[in-house]
Amino acid sequence: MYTNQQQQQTSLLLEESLRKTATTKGSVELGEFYDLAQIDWTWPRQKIIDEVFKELKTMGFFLITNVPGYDESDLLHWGKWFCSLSEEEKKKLHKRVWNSENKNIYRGLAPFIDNDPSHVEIFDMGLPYDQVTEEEKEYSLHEETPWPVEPEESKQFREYMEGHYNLRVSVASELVGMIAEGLGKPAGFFDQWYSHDTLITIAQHTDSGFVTLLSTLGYPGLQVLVNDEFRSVRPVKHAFVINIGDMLSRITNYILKATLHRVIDIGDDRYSSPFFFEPHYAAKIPSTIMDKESLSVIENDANKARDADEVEKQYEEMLYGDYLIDKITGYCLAYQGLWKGKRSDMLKKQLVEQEQ
Ligand SMILES: O=C(O)CCC(=O)C(=O)O
Ligand SMILES: [Fe+2]
Repeated sequence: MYTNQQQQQTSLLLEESLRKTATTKGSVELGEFYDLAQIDWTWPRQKIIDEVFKELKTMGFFLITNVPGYDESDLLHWGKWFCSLSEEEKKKLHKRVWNSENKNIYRGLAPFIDNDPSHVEIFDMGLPYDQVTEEEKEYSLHEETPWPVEPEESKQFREYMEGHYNLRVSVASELVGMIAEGLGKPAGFFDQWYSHDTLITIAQHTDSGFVTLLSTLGYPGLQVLVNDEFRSVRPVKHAFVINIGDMLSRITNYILKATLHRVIDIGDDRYSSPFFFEPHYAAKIPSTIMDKESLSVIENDANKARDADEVEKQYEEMLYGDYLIDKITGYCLAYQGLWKGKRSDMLKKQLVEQEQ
């Protein structure tokens, strides 16, 4: 029995900038305006997808209009507020390359630089730091955004920027889902690369062995891969959830499926109890058990099966325990020292028995 409490979250490498490009030599001729296509965010989803694809295949730029909660004038207000901070305040926010007293390398303020080809002042903020996992705090691309503290309104500035950042995250996530769908993939196709609301408590895997009998004790959270998409399994009380492991799949030439699954954080402690029905250590498992007879019994699927010869070449006969240890070792290299001796003992014993 175990309970999943730990959270394995990957933190997004997002960035939002506030920029001010200062004028240098006065006005230039803008020429005739080009009108980008406008896609209204309140349109029906399918219409948005169709229009997004039309534009992405031709122009490659388009506008999204009517995003609920987006008011440009607030962003401009806070942009101007920020850029008019005193030089003294700004220096506290400079990236380290501009102010050696500061720790921040990647987030914070890049000031105007004389004679630089770009004439721009940039304030970069990252994912609010409390959303970055402890593990990922080690990565150099994650660091705390330095925020102004002194002047009045600093707190509101930060609140506004963090709220606005979340708005952009939600629009961008929705858009990426639509792009996936338009490409004929499930809407959640990119979720694993982006999503920070799906917290994984047991990472995706196939089970190792033969047959698993799982009790989910009425809790949701188990997700299985259906058509490239992880789908939540409806919990059914007093039922065992059954799936098979890699080994049974392999010796049936993959006609029987060992399906990827995972457990997501349900926002509360979760109890479950898997039971792995494994053969004994010294069971000799052949590369395949699919002879002509077995194939003909399930012949509807036989043509989908991998060629038995190929499987024969790929895998050797194995002791079940050795196989399992190999698989566990893949998860946890620390086991290596522990099993080497045992494994060769078992093999030796088997060989001696065979020769007798
Ligand atoms: O806790 C669950 O519902 C599933 C656990 C699982 O997949 C496993 O331990 O192999
Ligand atoms: Fe599992």
